[in-house]
Amino acid sequence: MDGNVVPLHKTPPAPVSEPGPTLTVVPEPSPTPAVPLWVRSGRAIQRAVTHERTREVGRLAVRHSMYVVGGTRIVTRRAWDGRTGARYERLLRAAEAQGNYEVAAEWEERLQRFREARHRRRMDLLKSPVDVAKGLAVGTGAGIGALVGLGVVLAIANEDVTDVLTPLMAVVEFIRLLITIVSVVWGPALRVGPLLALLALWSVGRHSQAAPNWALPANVQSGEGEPITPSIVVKALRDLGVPALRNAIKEMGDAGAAMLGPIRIAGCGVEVDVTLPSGVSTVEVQQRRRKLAENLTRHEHEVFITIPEAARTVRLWVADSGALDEPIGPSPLVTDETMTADYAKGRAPWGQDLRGDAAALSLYQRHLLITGLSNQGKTVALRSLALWLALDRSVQFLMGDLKGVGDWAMFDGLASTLIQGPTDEHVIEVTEMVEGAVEEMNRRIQAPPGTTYPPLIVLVDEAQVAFMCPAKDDQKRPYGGSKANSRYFMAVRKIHNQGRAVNVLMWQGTQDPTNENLPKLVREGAHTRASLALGTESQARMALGDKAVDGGAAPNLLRPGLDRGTLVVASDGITIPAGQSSITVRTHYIDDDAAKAITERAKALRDGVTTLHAIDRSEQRDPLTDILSVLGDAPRVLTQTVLQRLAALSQDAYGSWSFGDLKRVLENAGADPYKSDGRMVVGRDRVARALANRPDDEDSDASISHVD
Ligand SMILES: Nc1ncnc2c1ncn2[C@@H]1O[C@H](COP(=O)(O)OP(=O)(O)OP(=O)(O)O)[C@@H](O)[C@H]1O
Repeated sequence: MDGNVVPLHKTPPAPVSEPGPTLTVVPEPSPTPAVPLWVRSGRAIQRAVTHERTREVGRLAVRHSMYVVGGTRIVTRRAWDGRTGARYERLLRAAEAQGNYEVAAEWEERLQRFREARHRRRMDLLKSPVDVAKGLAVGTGAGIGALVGLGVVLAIANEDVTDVLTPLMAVVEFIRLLITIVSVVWGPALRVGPLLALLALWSVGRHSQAAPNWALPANVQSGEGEPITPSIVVKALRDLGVPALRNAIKEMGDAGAAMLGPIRIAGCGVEVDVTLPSGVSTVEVQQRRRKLAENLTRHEHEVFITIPEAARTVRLWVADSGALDEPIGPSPLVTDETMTADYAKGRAPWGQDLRGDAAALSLYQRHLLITGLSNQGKTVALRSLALWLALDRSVQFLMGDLKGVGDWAMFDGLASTLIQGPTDEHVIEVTEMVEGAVEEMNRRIQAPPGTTYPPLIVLVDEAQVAFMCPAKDDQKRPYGGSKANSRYFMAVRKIHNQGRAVNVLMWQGTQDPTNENLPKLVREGAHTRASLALGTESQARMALGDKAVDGGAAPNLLRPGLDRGTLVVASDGITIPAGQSSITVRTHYIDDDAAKAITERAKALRDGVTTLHAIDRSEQRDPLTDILSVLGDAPRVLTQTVLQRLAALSQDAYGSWSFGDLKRVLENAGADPYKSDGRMVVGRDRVARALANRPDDEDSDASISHVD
């Protein structure tokens, strides 16, 4: 049968055995081995010992015991100093460590005098017991005699012989009473005395905080905002990590403060000069600004280290805690509406230096460069100088703003040229503007000696855009870059080289300097260099120059964002304390509205300026001369042909001319076109005659120029 059965289904798959629930044998958790008692006790002890409260109690105990130890040390030292020449010797060593041999000689002399006086006192002491015994015998005898004398007088008066001894006995009674009192008080005094002495020592130690720093109360430990005292400065210097300085201060002991000049209030902080011991260089201190600031419980930006004139001396300026984060007041340009400016003799009120004194900058015959990271206040700082100078009506401005978001828009109607925008086309126009200034400069240089010229400020903000521009002109000369044929670069260089004396001045604002976007020669051509916060020291060197940075200028240590408007300035146009190479200025903030108000005042001082928003590229042409030249030798030429030849001569000037334009020029000159053989022609003789008869001053009036 099986053979006849045909299955209707494909061979069914072998039945898959249903997976049953898997059983895993979980081994009995092995009983955790019992932690031995000693480990548990150890942990409990560790917990108890490291508990905050235990530590606090420990700190308290150590602190107060150390106050007693420290107090004992201080009192002993004072007593020792008072009785020996130790003080003089210490000061002598301090002066020697400082290399101040004149002062050292003076201390040596005093020490000598002290020793002589002490010797005299000791010699006197050798002779004194005999004198004292003699004095005592004489004094006792005389005293008894006097008392007996008094008794005799008393006995006579009372007619009683026993009164002779009464005064003597009274004195004896008194002495006995004193002895009784002392014997009663002595016992308790012996017990309380040491306690009082301990208390006195503790109080001396506490007053001087003579305990390890970790044991001191938290507020004393952090010392946040602590006033700057000589001992704090000396301690900060000692712990600076300069071995020679540390050893010298140790050698000086308490006399370390001799290194310091007086601590003077200076603006929102204090200033102190430190004469370093020999073997320690000023650079070593300068390089450790952060550590010094932390030792003085300040932030790094709150301590400035500069090098004054005196040799081996650093000047520390330490801000009051947090004072630098307070804004400074508004600019006098905003508050004083009557203010005017004087380019040659005046100074632009820019802000305040760290001492809180007004910082004003002379702009006279100085090229200017302001750099900084983006959004730190570069444009505002540059603009406030331009705003002040605009209040001198003789000053002319050519302005290029290669960001073009309206930061300089208020100068429309005040600047002769104002180009605003970031594209290559704007760079091309700005370059041509600067080249125009070069031509003006050359014209001025060639003028007869003694000619005076109004100041011409050529201002380019975001100048890095120009240096980085890839565009080339039709002769393949690049606008950007710093090659010998780079147009913007070369124009700026020419003004840097020769513009100062004829009052053609280059002012540039640039961002985040690199060698590419701010070439070396351009950086170094500026007389006044200022920098806002920057990223690195090498950028600070680019911005301000090696000399300023080596002298302590550190815009790279300003805090981006927090120190907006704070500039480090290197210039001879601003008062810089003697010996310093730069000054830090916190500038006033003049916002757009205030800037508009100031430019309105500046415009009111002028007769009205028409601002060009693009560069006039057309050459100045004289149409009549051009017409004569295109006529050539022919006695007459068709007007149609004349128009074609003029357009070929200058597409810019004549490309759009119609017959009407040609006719008007010829009629005005008295050389009207006429018909010849039925067609309009221009006669050569007529044009030549009109030109010959033209008065000289008409030459320029007849010229044409195109303003886009
Ligand atoms: N003197 C100042 N005091 C306080 N804040 C300021 C000061 N100057 C500028 N600022 C602040 O910094 C911002 C940026 O200023 P500004 O436009 O001048 O920066 P910038 O450096 O030119 O920036 P960018 O290079 O990106 O154009 C301002 O909007 C303002 O808030």
